[in-house]
Formats: sequence, structure tokens, C-alpha cells
Amino acid sequence: MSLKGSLTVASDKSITHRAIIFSSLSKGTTQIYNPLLGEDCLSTLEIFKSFGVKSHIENNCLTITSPGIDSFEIESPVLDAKNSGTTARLLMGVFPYLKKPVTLIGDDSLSRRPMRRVVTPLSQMGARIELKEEATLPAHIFPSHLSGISYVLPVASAQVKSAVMLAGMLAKGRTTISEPIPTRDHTEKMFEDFKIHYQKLNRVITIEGPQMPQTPGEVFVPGDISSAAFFIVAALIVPGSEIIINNVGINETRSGIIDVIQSMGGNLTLLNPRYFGGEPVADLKVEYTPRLTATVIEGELIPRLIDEIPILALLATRAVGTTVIKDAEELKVKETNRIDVTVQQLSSIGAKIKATEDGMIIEGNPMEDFCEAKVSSHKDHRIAMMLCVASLLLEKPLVIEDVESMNISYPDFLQHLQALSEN
Ligand SMILES: O=C(O)C1=C[C@@H](OP(=O)(O)O)[C@@H](O)[C@H](O)C1
Ligand SMILES: C=C(OP(=O)(O)O)C(=O)O
Repeated sequence: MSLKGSLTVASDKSITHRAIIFSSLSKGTTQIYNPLLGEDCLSTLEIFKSFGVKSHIENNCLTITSPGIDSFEIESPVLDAKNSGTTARLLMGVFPYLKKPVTLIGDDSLSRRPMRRVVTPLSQMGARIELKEEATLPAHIFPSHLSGISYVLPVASAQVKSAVMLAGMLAKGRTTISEPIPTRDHTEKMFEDFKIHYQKLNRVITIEGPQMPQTPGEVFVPGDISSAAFFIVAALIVPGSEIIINNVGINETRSGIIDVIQSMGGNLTLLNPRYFGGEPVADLKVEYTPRLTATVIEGELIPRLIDEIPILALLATRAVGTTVIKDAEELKVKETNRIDVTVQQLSSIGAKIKATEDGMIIEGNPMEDFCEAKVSSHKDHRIAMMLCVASLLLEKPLVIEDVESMNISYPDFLQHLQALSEN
């Protein structure tokens, strides 16, 4: 069954988290238009609501009214980031500034993910944060006076960069952060929107603190390229498909998937490029491509498409030749070990895919049929949606265990897929 028609995918998760954080830290009212109301962003919102921030959702607009960070009331000291790494890591940069100690917890998956990467720079700034021995949540975070530091990011992580940027904004003195490999720059853009002065020169960010964010009144969130990725790949591999995805963010730090698809010979065209709320966007036209060619995905490309690797692995199974994905060891510390889970799930339906230390190797063949199998998302939203797209290539749909994990980033995914299939 081919996919036809146009759609607007889920709004950007990374930008919505940051819009909620900055709106909550600044005094006054901010209207966030087109927010993502997926479970992860709601985890961020719930934490700020527990501090006395008020919110209201109407007509695709989230209105946040905050007394400002200096007037937060800490009613409950236990704060739950649930499944969201972005919530946990970015907010660790803010919590040492609070007037009372708090404990940050998460669900089973988040409680396995590494937190030392944020605690190390924050401790150097003077934060007192106690983690479990394994360097994971729960984290006990005590009120601390922070001072600026110079820090070179040892991992290419926008979450670590953003935690240090937020702490640097609230700290006394100069913070410099060097980023050897560029990562998504939505926090930098939000700094500009909320009037935080900083400099970025040759991958080095400098902030003079303390500074308090000031609301611009309105923030606009574009469509999420990481969510669009599932429909892009679906249209490329399901015969007869032709779709248009409206208003997708194509920020250079996120658009690695576009480069990869172009290098594979995929029929993907960017229409009407423009700006939407300070972020570059375009409408993406995608058509079925019978002959895709294998590629290599590595190096500086990896952070520009890190969350798209499970769905790109599926795409590679339909391309002619051997696709190699390397330098992607960060995938092992996402909601699941996404190298192992992607390889297990795609192998079980007949794909020729092998895990390596830092990625995977995929022998693609557009002619080979997938077979029925018992598959599971392992409670990872990106794996759930990747398996839904794989299912389009089978006669009988796959039964996917824990498919509802897609509510983390894309609650309307199945309705959107259904609507395109009916056209
Ligand atoms: O900053 C962000 O919004 C994100 C950064 C990335 O994580 P890392 O910083 O751990 O690479 C990404 O995988 C995650 O989905 C969202
Ligand atoms: C890794 C992800 O998110 P987070 O780190 O915020 O849990 C993701 O959305 O794929």
C-alpha cells in the first residue's frame, strides 16, 4: 500500500523542551506555538509546574506563566524526568541554582543512562551533585554557588553542552565551552530568543554570567526532522509513494539525514526553504526510489542524525550494496542500546545486518522480502516507529510489542501513517 498526500509531522522535541525550560526560567508569560505535547516534553513541563509555573494549552499554543527562577517554590523535592534524557541532563544545569536540595529520578531506562558526563563539568563549576555509584540517577542536587569554567566537551552531546550553557548563564563569571564536533544548536538559538548574551566563534561558546532569560513573548516550534525521518524513509521504500511533509526543521546541525538520502540517490526535494521562529524549515517532497545505493555514515555526520540511525538502518536494508555506520557508539546509551536493538529487530525479520563496536554493517537488497517475526520496541519510541515502517513491506502487518512507546516523541504517529495510506 503506497503512501500519498501531505502531512505535518510532530513538532520538534528538542526545541519544545528548550522553549518550556527558558519560558519557565524567565518571569512573565510566554506563548509557545505548535509545541510537541509528547510524554518527554510533558515531563519537563510537570517539573516546572511543581515549582509554581502555570501552564495552559489551547489551539495548539502552550502558554507558560512563571514567577521567574528566583521565586520558584520547591513543593516536592523529588523530580521525575521519566524517560527523558534531555529533561534530566538540561535541568541538572539549572537545579544547583535552586534554594532547596532536590532529587532527580527517572524510569528504568533513564536510570541506566550515564549522568557523569554532566556532573563532571557542573562539579567543576562548584555544584554539589551526588549520583549513585554507577554514575546514574537518582541524583541528589544541593544548592550551590556556581562559577564559570573553561570546558572542552569530551563527548559530542548537545545535552551536555546545554547543561553547561544553562549553568554558565546562572553562574558568576565567564564560562567557555569548546565543542570539537558540532551538535544541535537549539540552546544557542534559544539564548538569542531569550536575550542571553553569548559569543560563538570557531566552535567555542563564551557566556558571561549571571544573566537571567527574558521572555520574547512568543516562540514558534517547527516540525521535527527526527519524526519526519520515519515518513521520509517510508515514502522512499514503499512502491508508488509520493508525499509532502510540511514545515520541517532543516537546521544544519540536524539535517544529516538529508545529506545521506541525497548520497544514496533518494528522491527527496526541499521546497520553499524559509525561516520559522528563527529556525530554517522547508517542505519536503519524497518519492519512492526503486534504486537506492549503499553509503557510509561516519564522523561529524553522526551527531547531525544520531536519533535517525535506527530508521536509516532500515533504509540501508533496501539499498544496493553494503552500508557502513561507524563512530556511533553514543547509540549504546540512548533509551535502549540502539545498535543491539536495531540489529536484533531487523535481523529477526530477515535483514542482513551486523552490529559492530561503534555502529553496524548492512547488506542491502531491495528485492529481498522481509518475513514475519515477533518484534519489540523494547520501550524505545524510535525503534517502535522504525518497526511500524518496516511492517509496511510485509504482506501481514508486524505485531510490535510496546508500540505505545512512540508517545514519547510522536503521539499521533499511527493516525498520520493511516491517513497517508488511505489516500
Ligand atoms: O539536546 C537534545 O535535545 C538532544 C540531544 C541528543 O542527545 P545527546 O546530547 O546525548 O547526544 C539526542 O539524541 C536527543 O534525542 C536530544
Ligand atoms: C535519545 C532521545 O531522547 P532523550 O535523550 O531526550 O531521552 C531520543 O529522542 O531519541
